[in-house]
Amino acid sequence: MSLLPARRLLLVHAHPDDESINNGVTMAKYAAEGALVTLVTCTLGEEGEVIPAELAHLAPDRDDTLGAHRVGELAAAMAALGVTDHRFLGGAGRYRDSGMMGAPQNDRPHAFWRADLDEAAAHLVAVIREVRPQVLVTYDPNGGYGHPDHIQAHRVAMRGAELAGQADFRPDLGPAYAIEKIYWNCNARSDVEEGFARLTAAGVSFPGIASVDDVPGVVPDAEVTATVNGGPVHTAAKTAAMRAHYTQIAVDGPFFALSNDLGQPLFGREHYLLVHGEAAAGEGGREDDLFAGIDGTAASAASGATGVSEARGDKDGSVRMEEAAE
Ligand SMILES: CC(=O)N[C@H]1[C@@H](O[C@@H]2[C@H](O)[C@H](O)[C@@H](O)[C@H](O)[C@H]2O)O[C@H](CO)[C@@H](O)[C@@H]1O
Ligand SMILES: [Zn+2]
Repeated sequence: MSLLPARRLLLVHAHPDDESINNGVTMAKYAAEGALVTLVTCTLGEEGEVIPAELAHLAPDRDDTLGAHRVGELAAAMAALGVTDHRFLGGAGRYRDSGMMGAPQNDRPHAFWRADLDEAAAHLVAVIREVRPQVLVTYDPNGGYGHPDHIQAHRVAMRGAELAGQADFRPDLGPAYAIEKIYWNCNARSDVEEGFARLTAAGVSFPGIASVDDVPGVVPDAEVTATVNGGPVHTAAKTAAMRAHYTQIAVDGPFFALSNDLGQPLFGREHYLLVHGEAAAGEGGREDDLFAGIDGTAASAASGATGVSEARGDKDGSVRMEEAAE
């Protein structure tokens, strides 16, 4: 029998660094509030470029030890965000970073881009049925910017959520469980444009400046369902987490650059599109809490599922999982 916190958030990402770039504020906020924040990362980022010259030997075409190194970067980022539950899909190294779209690495046997979707999704079903998240966050169908591992992470996350709710799918992986709300990462156009205006005015030290079109998942403001505002504390945690990924990200105050040396704004507000579940927007027309509208004391079970655990909300809202009588 295990005790689960009342609020449980699951995030599915492709590489170490994506979680901090896209959701650092969100993860830090909910972890600080006592929610269970579970991150599943699908690869070790083995095919990344290396920013610090003194670490160039880690590269895939040299020592090929960047993946192992990035495991350590990710652990440091989790510490900065206060997140304690982090897993690699199918175990560390099960799926390898596929490289950018069209790269020869896409075709490697263990490349995540070539993974069997239902096999990969089954690894996620096990996590979903264990932690029973009310909220799932992942990329949009284009993976934000078309990276094959991001696209595949989206597909695995959505398929895993679907299969986890099917009682006749792999009952050995635990009782069926239906996630109440699913969000895709996005960026509100006005925030992005304002961020680049700040960056241009600040005259930061990066060799170049990215453009709005380089930012993943930019949508018109009106399409945004939810905005999580980190404030100075959680924005600082996100900044520290991004700094922890130092082979991939160079941070300069409220700005950063990837290995392409193009400066871009570091956002203290993170935006989401709700694609499954009911929005519970405030008067401003947007949610400011991803758990808005969710009963924090009841874990939802898939309708018609057999062997579904009964969730009993204790007075503090925590959930005690007990197997229902057959
Ligand atoms: C943020 C992200 O998804 N990074 C990926 C990406 O890295 C980019 C890639 O190396 C590209 O060639 C560079 O120009 C760009 O600056 C990098 O951010 O792809 C890598 C390889 O699949 C991946 O390891 C990295 O996490
Ligand atoms: Zn990535």
